Amino acid sequence: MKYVPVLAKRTMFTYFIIMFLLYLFYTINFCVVDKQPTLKTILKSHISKYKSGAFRFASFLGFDVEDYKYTRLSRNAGPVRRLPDALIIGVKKCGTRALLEFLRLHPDVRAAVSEIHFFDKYYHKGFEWYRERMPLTLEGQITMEKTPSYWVTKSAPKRVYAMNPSVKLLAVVRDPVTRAISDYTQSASKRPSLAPFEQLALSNRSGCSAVDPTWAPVRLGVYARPLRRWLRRFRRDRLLLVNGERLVADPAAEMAKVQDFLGLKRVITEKHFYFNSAKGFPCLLKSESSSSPHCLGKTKGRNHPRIDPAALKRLREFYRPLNEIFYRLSGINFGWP
Ligand SMILES: Nc1ncnc2c1ncn2[C@@H]1O[C@H](COP(=O)(O)OS(=O)(=O)O)[C@@H](OP(=O)(O)O)[C@H]1O
Repeated sequence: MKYVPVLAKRTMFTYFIIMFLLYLFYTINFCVVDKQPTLKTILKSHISKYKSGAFRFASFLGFDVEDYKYTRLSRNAGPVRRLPDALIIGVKKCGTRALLEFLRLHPDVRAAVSEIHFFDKYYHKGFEWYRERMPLTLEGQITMEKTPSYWVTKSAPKRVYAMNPSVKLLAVVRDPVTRAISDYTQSASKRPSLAPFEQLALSNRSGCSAVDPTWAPVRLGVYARPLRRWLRRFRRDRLLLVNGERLVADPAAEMAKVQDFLGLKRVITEKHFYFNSAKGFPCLLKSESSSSPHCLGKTKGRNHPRIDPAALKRLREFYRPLNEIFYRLSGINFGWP
């Protein structure tokens, strides 16, 4: 409406504002006189109805209202705490911390710093308790949390589903033999008197040593069982299985898959990583909190003890058929030896 003279535009807009104020006065009067208990609600709905009308009318007269609307919007949409949109549910010692730290580089991802353990330990505290532990996010940002024990918590799939049936799930998996050694190394670092790995992983039954499937570090590597449980609740396309070996060998490529899965723009690329030969792992050129190169802490990427090759062979034989079941169920051949 560029042909409406500026003066006429102003007058018409002023009339409109006066009429709007009269209407507002009438509404307040009506509510107060009739002692309506819903004064706030009525006002709110009327104001928002006429606010959008006012915007349309002002732009019809040629006023540029978009800037004003945007400023109002960004001022209104302050950061809030939300329940997670995506969860890293496991698997313990497969690279879950690395995945979360890498994801933190993305401007559209905000994640809880520590493991919350809501769906395994603190479910009785309720969703409000959980929400309060989440980081502040802006509209459009993804809220995330990682607790690897969710993977093996029997009640977790049902509970997560109750929170949000369309939540996105991520699970990092790696060769179960390396995973077991990593798990053992962590326990041994806390208890130096712990028996050797071979002794704990293999039990001597009727004179010959066999893998002890009940020992937690061995049991946790049987991935098919928990996967079946999660797939009973969630569609396969709701769960991304991140390749733990690829996350070390080619973090950028693995992170591209993760970003696609989460519906994020591919912001995290090879430019973010460098290989730290002293640590033997990829590190970040800058992290969310610092602009200098940064590796994961000392508890990630520990030196593993040397394991007797005969014990390794037994473990590989033990896992081979179980891995096949996992490959079939997941639809991915991870090619573990
Ligand atoms: N970039 C990078 N830096 C360091 N470590 C890395 C990295 N990527 C994957 N990993 C592997 O992550 C293993 C630890 O796994 P998690 O983070 O899932 O452990 S935990 O369950 O949270 O305790 C850890 O296991 P260990 O090598 O036994 O320490 C690593 O092998």
